[in-house]
Amino acid sequence: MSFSAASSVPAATLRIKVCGMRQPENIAAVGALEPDFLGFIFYLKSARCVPATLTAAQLPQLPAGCRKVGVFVNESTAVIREKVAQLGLDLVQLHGDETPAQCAELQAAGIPVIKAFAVDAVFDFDQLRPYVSSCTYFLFDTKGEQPGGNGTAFDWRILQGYDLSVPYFLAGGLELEHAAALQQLQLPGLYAVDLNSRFEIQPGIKDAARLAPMFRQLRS
Ligand SMILES: O=C(O)c1ccccc1NCC(=O)[C@H](O)[C@H](O)COP(=O)(O)O
Repeated sequence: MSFSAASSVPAATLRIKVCGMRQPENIAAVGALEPDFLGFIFYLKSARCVPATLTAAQLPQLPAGCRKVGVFVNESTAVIREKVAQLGLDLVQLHGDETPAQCAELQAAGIPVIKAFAVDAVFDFDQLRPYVSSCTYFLFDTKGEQPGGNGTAFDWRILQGYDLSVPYFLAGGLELEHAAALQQLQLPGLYAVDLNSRFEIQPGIKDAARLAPMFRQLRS
């Protein structure tokens, strides 16, 4: 699929998140590229799920400014808070049917929330309105069989009509061949891009050599 650019936020400000990290040496290799966010998945059905034994002490030193995001699917606030404390997570990303009330509860506890939404051709942005006051960011991912990590892109043109105040991450099957289009992309509210399965050696292990040219191009 190819995409063309539209209007507004300068692409040079695009932040980069790499999601689905689970192994300390690999985290260090990707960290060396200075991502803005690294994602850690706490969803048992994902092949990228963080091992239960991983502790904060095992995590390598990350560059200043790189924030750790915990990814959850329909998890209780208590469990999310426990994982945030255990691994020193900076934000959480919610990929299930979490309510605005749960997002507000987490934000009130000092945990910034990225609420993810699965987008298809008939996605209705009005459903986001109740979340506006309780989320720091939104994340738009491709609707698929899994709650995330489906590896397919959606038609970004649907975002041209986005008119809410919450900045968002663009996700879903992003890969090196999208770099030029992403770098030019100007969409209202676009804050960051999210890279995952298209940059993997195996689920949960990223290919830093393939991520490097993506970072270079996005930041050029
Ligand atoms: O990646 C997963 O396995 C996953 C499973 C369940 C919930 C969320 C998950 N990933 C969250 C992400 O932020 C991914 O980067 C996003 O879904 C895009 O993934 P991909 O389509 O593979 O680029």
